[in-house]
Amino acid sequence: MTEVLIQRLDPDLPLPAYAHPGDAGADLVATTEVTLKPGERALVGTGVAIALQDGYAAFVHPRSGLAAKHGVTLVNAPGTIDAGYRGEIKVCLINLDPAAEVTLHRGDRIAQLVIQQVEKARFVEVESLPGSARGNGGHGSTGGFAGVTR
Ligand SMILES: O=c1ccn([C@H]2C[C@H](O)[C@@H](COP(=O)(O)OP(=O)(O)OP(=O)(O)O)O2)c(=O)[nH]1
Ligand SMILES: [Mg+2]
Repeated sequence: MTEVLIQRLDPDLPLPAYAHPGDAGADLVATTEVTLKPGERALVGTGVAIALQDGYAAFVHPRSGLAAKHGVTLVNAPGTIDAGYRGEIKVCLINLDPAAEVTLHRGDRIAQLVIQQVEKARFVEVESLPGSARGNGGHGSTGGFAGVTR
């Protein structure tokens, strides 16, 4: 377990919390009420700012319950919180439901924060890359999409 310095920007709202001991994501709450029409998006505050150690990043992930029940997800999933970022963590919500608008209230859990160690790369330019079993195959090269027959 790593310690993360956190600043509460909205004293009446809870800090991010893990719902269960084994959870990867700590739930983030909304600072404001927001109503999203179908297809609409909004940037919503969470009332917290963090300072991660170098070598770490935090990722803002959608909540599967909001996605499955209401079609609400994140435009930029997962959002990347850089170790050097000291501003409020914000969540770019979008309503992908084709028909129903949705209202999220202040204090509702709208996303979850996953803290991870990350590698920095030193990019080494080469004329050609070493071979591999996959080679250039991608974007469905292995076939077999469920329900699709051609
Ligand atoms: O879901 C997100 C994604 C990002 N951020 C904050 C933290 C992050 O460190 C900063 C920049 O994010 P990113 O690099 O993804 O955005 P950008 O469009 O490249 O902006 P910038 O030019 O500021 O890097 O914005 C959030 O609060 N929520
Ligand atoms: Mg950036």
